[in-house]
This record gives sequence, structure tokens and C-alpha cells, in this order.
Amino acid sequence: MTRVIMHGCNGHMGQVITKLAEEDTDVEIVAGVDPFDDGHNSYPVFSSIEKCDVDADVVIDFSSAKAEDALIDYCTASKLPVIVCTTGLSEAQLTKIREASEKVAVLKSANMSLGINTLFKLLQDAARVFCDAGFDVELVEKHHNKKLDAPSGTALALADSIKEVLGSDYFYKFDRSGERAQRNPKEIGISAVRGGTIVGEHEVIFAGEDEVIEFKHTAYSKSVFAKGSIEAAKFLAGKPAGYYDMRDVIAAKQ
Ligand SMILES: NC(=O)C1=CN([C@@H]2O[C@H](COP(=O)(O)OP(=O)(O)OC[C@H]3O[C@@H](n4cnc5c(N)ncnc54)[C@H](OP(=O)(O)O)[C@@H]3O)[C@@H](O)[C@H]2O)C=CC1
Ligand SMILES: O=C(O)C1=N[C@H](C(=O)O)C[C@H](O)C1
Repeated sequence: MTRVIMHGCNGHMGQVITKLAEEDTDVEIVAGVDPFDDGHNSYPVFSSIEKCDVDADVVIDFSSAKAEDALIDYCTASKLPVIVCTTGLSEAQLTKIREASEKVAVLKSANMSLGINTLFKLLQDAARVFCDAGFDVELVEKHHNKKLDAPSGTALALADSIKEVLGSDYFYKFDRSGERAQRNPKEIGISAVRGGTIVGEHEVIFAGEDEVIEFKHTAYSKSVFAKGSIEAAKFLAGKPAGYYDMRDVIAAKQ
């Protein structure tokens, strides 16, 4: 049985995970952390991670960038493995997470779905072929109107994996408003759309002369992320210090 602390338990993701965990006999949420609590959860809820004095095997984090430093400090000090799913983190926070992984098991992934984590490799293969042939790369992501960060963590992770194979002369272009110049061939364009209840769409476009190839992932419900994070919790519990990602979880299941 994997004992989980749900960090951000009253948020949208926290509540979907709470429901799924209730149906999974191998996982138990033993405590939650969220600034406000109306007592509706079946587990105790603490207003900050420092106050959470419940024994657990792993933390699942879907909260807010503002909460990340305290969480990483706590997990490092108490050697508690942590799954960081929160997006919109600063460069300093990303560095802090890398450093923490030298002392405790950290799994970080901007997207916990099987689809997106399989797409990384496919995109790298595609980028090698198409960009070599002079195709332009553009990413478009769409999310609900409650989302705080833009572009999405997933769009950045997809762009990072493409840039990794294309080289350091490629750069990200987030905004073209006010420009009066042609597109630079080394741009990786990243555009964000926000509206309604869109769960999450990511489209990667390779546009060449007279032909276009598109890779698209659509999340139809938050369950795809919740399922992935529960699998990740089972995977990370008891793991030695290190930096893991969702691809490690998927590989371990194959
Ligand atoms: N990696 C992935 O697969 C996915 C990542 N995400 C990311 O996860 C994060 C959360 O998403 P979502 O659930 O939709 O957002 P919500 O805003 O619905 O939930 C976040 C919850 O965290 C709470 N919170 C704020 N500060 C703290 C704190 N210090 N300690 C504990 N909890 C805190 C919030 O409380 P309050 O509302 O009072 O501020 C809220 O209840 C976002 O960054 C999102 O981008 C989302 C889906 C998938
Ligand atoms: O905020 C969300 O909802 C999501 N955030 C993640 C991101 O920023 O990439 C993952 C997913 O697309 C949903």
C-alpha cells in the first residue's frame, strides 16, 4: 500500500486524484495539504506542508508555483519522495528541484498522460527529418480559462525535447504581435489559447513547402493526469534519491 500526501488536495486535480485513489486498493491518501479546508475530504487536511505530521511514502503535488519552495525544502529535509506536477515554475525553482534530487527521489513531469510522454520521442524523430528539410516548427496549446500559467508546462517540455535534437541555434518565439518581419527559420513558435473548460490540447506543427505534418494530443478529462500521477506514486515510493520523470514510470510498466 502506497501512502500519499496530496499537496493541493482541494484543487481540481487534487479532487480527481482523491476520487481515483478511493477506488485503488494499492494507494491511500493519508493526508492533504491546502490553505483552505471545509472538511469534506476523508483524510486530514493541513494548511501547509510543514504542519503535515502524518507518515507517508510519497507526496503528489498539484498546487501552485508559490507553494513549491516550501514543499521542496520539506521533502528534502524529511527525505520524502515527491512528484512535482505543478507548472509555471521559475528557473530558480527548477534548479532547486534538480538539486533536491541529489538528496531525495523527485519525479517531475509537466504532463502525466501516457500520450504526451510517448509523443516526446516521436517528435524528436520527426524534428530531425523535417527540420533538416527546412520545415518550420510551431506549437499551439489550448487550456481552460482557469489556467494561470502560459504557455503550458507541457508546451515548454515538448519544445525542449525538439530543441534538444535541433541544437542551440533554435530559439522560442512566444509572441509576434507588432512584428513586421518574416519568421526566422530557427524559431520554435509557441502560442497559448485559453477558454472555457478545455482540459488540454497540444499541437505540434511541422510546416514545409506545400506540406504540413501535425501531431496532436487532446486530453478529454483530467483523469489521464490523475491516473498517471497515481502510477507515478506507486513507482516513486521507496526509490533512492534521483531525478525521475513519467517516462521512467511508463518504461517500468513495459
Ligand atoms: N503535470 C500535469 O500532468 C498537470 C499539471 N497541472 C498543474 O497542476 C497545478 C494545479 O492544477 P489544478 O488542480 O488545475 O489547479 P487548482 O488551482 O484547481 O488547484 C491548486 C490547489 O492548490 C492549492 N494551493 C495553493 N497554495 C498551496 C500551498 N501553499 N500548499 C498546498 N496547496 C496550495 C490551491 O488553493 P487556493 O485555490 O486556495 O489557492 C488549490 O486548491 C497547476 O500548476 C497546473 O498547471 C494540472 C494538470 C495536469
Ligand atoms: O493546468 C492544466 O490544466 C494543465 N497543465 C499542465 C501544463 O501546464 O502543461 C498539463 C495539462 O495540459 C493540464
